[in-house]
Amino acid sequence: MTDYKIALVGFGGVNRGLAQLIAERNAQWRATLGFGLTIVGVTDLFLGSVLNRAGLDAAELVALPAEKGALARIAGGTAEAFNETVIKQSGADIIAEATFTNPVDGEPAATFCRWALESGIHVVTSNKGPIALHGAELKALARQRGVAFEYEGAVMSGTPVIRVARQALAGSGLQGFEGILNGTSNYVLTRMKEGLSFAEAVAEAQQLGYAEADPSADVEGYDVRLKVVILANELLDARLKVSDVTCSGISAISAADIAKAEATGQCWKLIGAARKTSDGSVEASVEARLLPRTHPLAGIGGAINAVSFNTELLGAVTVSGPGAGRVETAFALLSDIIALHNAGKR
Ligand SMILES: NC(=O)c1ccc[n+]([C@@H]2O[C@H](COP(=O)([O-])OP(=O)(O)OC[C@H]3O[C@@H](n4cnc5c(N)ncnc54)[C@H](O)[C@@H]3O)[C@@H](O)[C@H]2O)c1
Ligand SMILES: N[C@@H](CCO)C(=O)O
Repeated sequence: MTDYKIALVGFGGVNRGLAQLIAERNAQWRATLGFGLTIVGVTDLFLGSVLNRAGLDAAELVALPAEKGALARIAGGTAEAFNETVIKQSGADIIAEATFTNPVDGEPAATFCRWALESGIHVVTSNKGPIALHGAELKALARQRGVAFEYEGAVMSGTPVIRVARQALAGSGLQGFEGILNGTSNYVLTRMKEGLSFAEAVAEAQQLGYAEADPSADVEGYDVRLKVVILANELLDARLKVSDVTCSGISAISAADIAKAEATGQCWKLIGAARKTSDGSVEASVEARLLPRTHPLAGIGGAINAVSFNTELLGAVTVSGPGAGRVETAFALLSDIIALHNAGKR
């Protein structure tokens, strides 16, 4: 039986969700997945940090209030976030990195990933910044150190997309994709159709744990732009930079625009897309599009996401499921750990 020691970097919605799953399901995972998880460190800019190589009580961590310095209440804890110490000295086999996504330079999360990989520690992350902005470097570092760098939750949360497309669609002749890749903006458009104002709908999405720390990343398309870069580079062999993707969001769409679309049998959706062109390059965009109600993506409501892959052998293959959420994204981290565990078995 394998028992992985795991340290949680960032203890907001997603990593708290993972701690909750560990508290509730570790015994079941030991029986069904062949491994268990022991939390040996937690660090968070707001909450502080704690490290215990013998293992921390996951339920006690989950019960902590979201108050400044709260980790000081755990035996051995402190109100300061000793990120580097927790990453390098907790004895962790795996770092679960879930700090905020920085769409400009991916930092400091990219540095957290680098510290772990350089130390021979596996990294699982739901953070889009390090992958979209430093993916090639971090993947090479992981290969060089013989450890895993997994990031399924960076696109469509717990709904499997990256591994499915990379593995199950290999050889299908993938030419491009288009999708609804941001839960918050899709939730906002759905709720505005139901009568809420833009601000009310954004506030609800924040309350439900879907939105980024700065929700303008969701509604202005920046979050989708990172996801388009990740998918295009991963699946279409592109070398896109964030600045290569044209980008606009949904903030200019008014309640009147939504009502007018509705009256004409259409609906607004924020669409991220990329496709191979005839000269072999890849072009990509993020924009609000008016879709006919019969379009396959028109019926995707709330925080659900969907991506339709355009393949030569199968035509369109569409995957849909939760695109945001604390436990949903924590599940993505678990799926990354399952992947690295299974890879180690081969
Ligand atoms: N919530 C979702 O639905 C979802 C889905 C997919 C991906 N993600 C991504 O997962 C990550 C975590 O999301 P979340 O919802 O838990 O966010 P969150 O805002 O709830 O939590 C992030 C935590 O990171 C901490 N933090 C910020 N900077 C830090 C630093 N320098 N050092 C240590 N801690 C730091 C914050 O104090 C906060 O507690 C983000 O990158 C987000 O984009 C979230
Ligand atoms: N804020 C993001 C989280 C998932 O990446 C969304 O709403 O889709």
